[in-house]
Amino acid sequence: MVVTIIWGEFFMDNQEAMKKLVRLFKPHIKAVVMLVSFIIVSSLANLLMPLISKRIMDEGLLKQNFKAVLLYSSAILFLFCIDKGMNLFKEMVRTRISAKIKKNLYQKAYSHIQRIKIAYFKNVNNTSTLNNVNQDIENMSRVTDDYVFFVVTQIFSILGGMVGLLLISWKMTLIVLSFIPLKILITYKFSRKKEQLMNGYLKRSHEYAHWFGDMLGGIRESRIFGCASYKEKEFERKIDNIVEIEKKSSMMDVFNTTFELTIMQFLTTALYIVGGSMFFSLQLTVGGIFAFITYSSYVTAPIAAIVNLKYIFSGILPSTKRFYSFLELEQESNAITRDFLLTQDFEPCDQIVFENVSFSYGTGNQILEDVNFSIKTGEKVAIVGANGSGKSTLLNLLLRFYEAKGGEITLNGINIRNLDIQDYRLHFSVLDQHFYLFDGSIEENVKLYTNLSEADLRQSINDSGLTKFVNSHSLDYQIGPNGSRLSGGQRQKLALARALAHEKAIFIWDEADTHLDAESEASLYALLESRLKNKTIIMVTHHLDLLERADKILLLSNGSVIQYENNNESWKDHKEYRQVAMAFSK
Ligand SMILES: Nc1ncnc2c1ncn2[C@@H]1O[C@H](COP(=O)(O)OP(=O)(O)OP(=O)(O)O)[C@@H](O)[C@H]1O
Repeated sequence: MVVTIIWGEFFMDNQEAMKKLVRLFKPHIKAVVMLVSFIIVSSLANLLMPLISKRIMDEGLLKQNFKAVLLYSSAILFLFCIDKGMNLFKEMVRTRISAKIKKNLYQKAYSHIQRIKIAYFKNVNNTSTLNNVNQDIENMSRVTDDYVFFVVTQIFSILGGMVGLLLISWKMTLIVLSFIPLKILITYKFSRKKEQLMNGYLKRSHEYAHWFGDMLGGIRESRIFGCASYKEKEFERKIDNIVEIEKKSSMMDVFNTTFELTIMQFLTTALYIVGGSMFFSLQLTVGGIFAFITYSSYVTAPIAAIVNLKYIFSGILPSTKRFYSFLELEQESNAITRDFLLTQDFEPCDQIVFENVSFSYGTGNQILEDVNFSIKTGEKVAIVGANGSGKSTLLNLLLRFYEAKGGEITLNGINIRNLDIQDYRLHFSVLDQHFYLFDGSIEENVKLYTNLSEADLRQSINDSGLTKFVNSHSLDYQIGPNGSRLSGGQRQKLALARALAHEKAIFIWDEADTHLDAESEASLYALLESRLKNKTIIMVTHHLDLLERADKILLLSNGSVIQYENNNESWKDHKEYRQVAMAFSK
């Protein structure tokens, strides 16, 4: 099932989530079998110990037989060594399974994030994405806890313990068994409450992480506009919500354990009283009573542990549901054909065609309606329109960050939906309005993992106007997160250098010149006549200098596009253009 981008809704019931958790072990079946074998051997060694202790007491100490004491205590030492050795091997295998499952979950999340539709990132910020993924994976990997494996193998302990109990006294065995329904009843009640609390906790912690990311993003604004104290109050409210729910959850754990221990203590007391009366009526030996009590713990403790699994899983299932609902969120659609070849010669042809294209974000207002235009190979096209008229949306449709809801977009005659999305995007060189620079050096940001030659690197830096800065600093200059150690103009030049270095047939500039000084602007415009002369350029701009260099003007007005060839200046008479562009040319 593919889920559209709505965050915070889980699309799975407990049963399905449980199946997903069990499937995590599928690639590790061999290791699990090995691990269970180690636990069984260790449990067997443990099972034999009380029987041998009984002999030390009854045949050794009470009969003053030192040889028996020596023999049986050595046997116990041997069993102890086996138990601890197996335990060591078991832990080695368990921690390996646990690490592999965790890594696999992180890889799944990472690869999904790489493909998820860009709309997701408009609704959920980075901090809460990281928080949710970490929290869910940590919770889910608790299925590999020692406790869970221990419980699975406890069936053997219960069976062995039951045999031991029945051999000693069937009457007392009935008392032990009466404990089971009581424990089930109490655990089911607590589990329901725990699951509710966990759901609440995940929701509040997601809200808190989202708020925290937002607060960090606006930390300067908080100080400038003096709202730090209001933010602090919001913080306190959010953190109180989380702490409150954590407190309740911890208390729930304490209640669950206390109830279990209390029932156990009642049971032990009953066993002592009944065992004592049986001893006085010579139906049981002293060693028999102690062995019985040990065996009863072999039955009651595992049963309690198995029943407690319900309680433990009530803390894991909500995260499992959220994680897999996240993995179901819609990804960018991909390849139907891979036979795309971009026109290599620059014969003018209709390279990009928008035909009756319509679009709205989600269920919101129509942003574009029946948009029609075409762009020829090598054309320089300017997109003009008022704020919010849909210029960036148009480019986002072309770059396939969103899909048109009506009509079609073709590139060299092929509907872009039918092209492999990675291959398709490699035909564009983009300088976005809201570009991002990676935390690293200038050189790393321009090269972006390609083996660009030194000469091409220098050329792009030169063409972007960044040479002076590089000469006074270096190519290794660390620019900080998103270029925080650069000025606005230097950031834009670096983004331009990156776009030039990754030179493709089609260039997209969305307000590429907003931070440039006059000299840099002039150099950028000169590129249109030199390096970029044969390239198709689609630029969102309001600068007259750039508009006048365009072969075609696309004027966005009320969701539609009016297309002007720039061989006369009729577009300048359009009311929309005058309102928008003239203001910039003043
Ligand atoms: N992710 C989104 N979800 C919902 N609405 C959006 C989203 N992005 C943009 N919009 C809306 O779509 C409309 C077009 O936005 P767009 O960014 O394409 O305009 P623009 O012409 O590039 O504006 P500007 O000149 O201000 O950059 C606006 O009304 C905006 O509020």
